[in-house]
Formats: sequence, C-alpha cells, structure tokens
Amino acid sequence: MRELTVDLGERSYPIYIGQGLLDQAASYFQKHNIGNKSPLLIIADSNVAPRYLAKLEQVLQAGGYKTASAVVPAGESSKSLAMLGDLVGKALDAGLDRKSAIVALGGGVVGDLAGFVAASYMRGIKFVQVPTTILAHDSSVGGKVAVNHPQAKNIIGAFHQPEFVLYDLNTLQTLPPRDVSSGLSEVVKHGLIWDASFVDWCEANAEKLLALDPDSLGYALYKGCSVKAAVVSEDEKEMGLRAILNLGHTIGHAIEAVAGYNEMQHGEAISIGMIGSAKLGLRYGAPEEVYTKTKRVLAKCGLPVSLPKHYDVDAIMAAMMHDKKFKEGTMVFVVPTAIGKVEIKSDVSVEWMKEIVEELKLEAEQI
Ligand SMILES: NC(=O)c1ccc[n+]([C@@H]2O[C@H](COP(=O)([O-])OP(=O)(O)OC[C@H]3O[C@@H](n4cnc5c(N)ncnc54)[C@H](O)[C@@H]3O)[C@@H](O)[C@H]2O)c1
Ligand SMILES: O=C(O)C(=O)C[C@@H](O)[C@H](O)[C@H](O)COP(=O)(O)O
Ligand SMILES: [Zn+2]
Repeated sequence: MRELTVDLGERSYPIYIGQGLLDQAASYFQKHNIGNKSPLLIIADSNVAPRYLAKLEQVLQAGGYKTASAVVPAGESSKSLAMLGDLVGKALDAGLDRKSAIVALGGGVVGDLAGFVAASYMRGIKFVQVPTTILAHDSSVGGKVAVNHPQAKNIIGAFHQPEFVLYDLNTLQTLPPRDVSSGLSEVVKHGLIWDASFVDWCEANAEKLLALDPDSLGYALYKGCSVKAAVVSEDEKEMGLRAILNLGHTIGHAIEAVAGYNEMQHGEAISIGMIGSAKLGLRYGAPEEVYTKTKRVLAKCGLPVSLPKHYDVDAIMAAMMHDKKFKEGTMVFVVPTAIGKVEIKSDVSVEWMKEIVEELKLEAEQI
C-alpha cells in the first residue's frame, strides 16, 4: 500500500493506493472520524454499482455504518444540475444530516457529481472519494467538484476537499479498454507538466499499462497522484500554479461541450487538446521533440491525436471562449516549453488557435 498527503493545513488528507482496500473500507472510515450515527449516502453509476456497490455497503455496514445508495446512469451526461437535484432528494429521503458523509464510488463523473452534492447539501458535508477508474487518480484528488452546463464544462461547481481518497487498484481490472486509454491521458499529462523521466517511463511501459499490469498501474497512479498532490498543496484554489493541471483542457473541454458530453471521453478530448498545446508550444519556440514525443506517447496509450472530421472548428472556437482561465478578455493557455515543463501564456492569438484546431482536423482527414 502506498500513501500520499495533500498538504492543506487543517484540511490535509491522505490518498491510499493499494490492492484490496475496499475490503478494509470501514476501518479507514473509522480512522478518519466518519461518525456512524448519521447515515452515509454512497453514489455510484450504473456500471460500477453492479460490480462494487454491494461489497462496499456490506463492509461499511459490518463496521457499524448505516448506508443508503443512489445509482446514476453511467456517462458524462449525469454531471448535470438535474442530477444534482435528484441526488439531493435521495439524500433527504435517506435522512442525511450535517454529520453524514457522501461516498463517491466510481470514476471522475461520479466523483465530481457526488463531490458537488457534498459541497452543496446543507451548505457542505463531508465526503470520501473511492475512485474506480485510472482517470480518477486525477479527479479524486484536489477538491474540484462540479456539474456541466450545455454551454460549458464544469461551469457550476466548488472547491470541496474529500476527507480521504481510498484507491483500490483491484477495481481497475474491470475497466473497458477505451476507459483505460482515457485515464492514461491524465497520467501522461502529469508527466508532461512536471516530470520528463515519467513521460519516458509511460512511453516504455504503455503496453503493460494497457494490459492493466498491477505493478505498473500502481506505480503510474502513485506518480500521477504525487504530481497532483504537490500542485494542489501549493495552490488549492488555482490562483496561479494549479492552472498547469489544465494542460490540453481549453481545447479538450471545448471538444467535449461541442460533442454534447456523450461522444468523447474526457481523457480522449484532453489528448487531442494536449497535441494542440504542443503545436502552440512549437509556435512559441519549443523544440520539435515536445510535439513529436507528446504525440508518440499519447498514441502508444491508444489515444486519439487528431480531431475527428465531423467537428466544426468555429463551434470549438466559440466553446473555448467559455474557458475559466480567460481573464479580462484574453486567451490564456498552458504551453509546453520542454517535456516536463510548461508555462502559462496570456493573450494567445485567436488566429493561431484557430489555425491549430484546423490543423488537428486536417490531420484526421489525412489518415
Ligand atoms: N475534479 C477534477 O479534478 C477532475 C480531474 C479530471 C477529470 N475530471 C472529470 O472526470 C470525468 C471523467 O472521469 P472518468 O474518465 O473516470 O469517467 P467516468 O466516471 O464516466 O468513468 C468512465 C467509464 O468507466 C466506467 N467505470 C468506472 N469504473 C469502472 C470499473 N472499475 N469497472 C468498469 N467500468 C467502470 C463508468 O461507468 C464509465 O462508463 C470528467 O467529467 C472530467 O471532467 C475531474
Ligand atoms: O485539478 C485541476 O485543477 C485540473 O485542472 C485537473 C483537470 O484534469 C480536470 O479535468 C479539471 O476538472 C479541470 O478543471 P476546470 O477548472 O478547467 O474545470
Ligand atoms: Zn482533466
């Protein structure tokens, strides 16, 4: 078992990463002072619930907890205000009070959604992250919780940190291949922004990761979570440094919004976005390797590296204008300057960005 800390003073919390942790969930809840007098609400999606919900409920109940559960349809569309309303209804029906906790059992969709329920129910109650996807090494850490609006991704949300993160690597064995690749996108991102040697490692170990080799996965998720924890510990509310975690996300979020949140997985959209950011890096004078290596490692992880033909460039440009990094009307981008290093550039040319999105699409047409 590996352990990391998100260092936020009195709101600091651990990330536990290991095999079989679900079986020990009750003792972690007790260790972190989650009381057993008020009920817990476990939120899972329709793919995760049949696999892991009964197990978690049984372990928690055996440890003296009262549990209720809510199952949402799998997929990004569940990150909506309507679903938030439904879940608040479920929390009320189950009798959750201010001492209760919400448990997010699932990937980033459930983590963001359940976390926002916890942030807003009774103006904020405790929550615990129990991630079950590779991508959720990113989403379960750092306290960004949100739902989407049809016009903009994650635009209704809060910063609300979990009590702890319980990452049972065994759950990852049932992930479909597409979600394995999608999760690796954010793993690679953590290397691209912080640690060149980890990018080399990802490239060399891509096949093992795709095959869900437990040792490789454990190491990759530990490294990814270490980067995330270090950045969040320095800048919890994204006043500066934390923006680097957004590499590829301005283009990526725009693609997700234009796709209606149901065609492209988050990690897939971010992969295309990171290729776009690498192209922008070249325009700012980064060495060619930044682009070629970024593209190679993402492709090795089974990720898309160009924009599918049917996407409308103008619609993507319009969606990009809703990016939360926009300040005082200027385009702000995370730009790679070397492998493992990025800079935040303000006032990025809209013309350049349009040319880059067009190039991304043209490259798909050439395949
Ligand atoms: N808050 C943050 O800091 C942050 C960071 C990164 C991403 N995100 C958000 O995370 C979301 C994407 O997360 P995701 O890729 O985990 O998506 P997801 O939660 O939709 O999970 C992907 C798919 O895998 C299924 N699944 C989950 N665990 C499984 C398991 N163990 N076995 C079988 N199937 C399983 C899900 O049902 C779903 O179909 C996006 O909404 C993104 O915006 C948030
Ligand atoms: O934690 C962060 O900060 C991130 O940017 C991590 C991203 O991978 C994640 O997708 C996040 O939800 C994007 O944040 P947003 O503020 O652009 O919605
Ligand atoms: Zn992301």
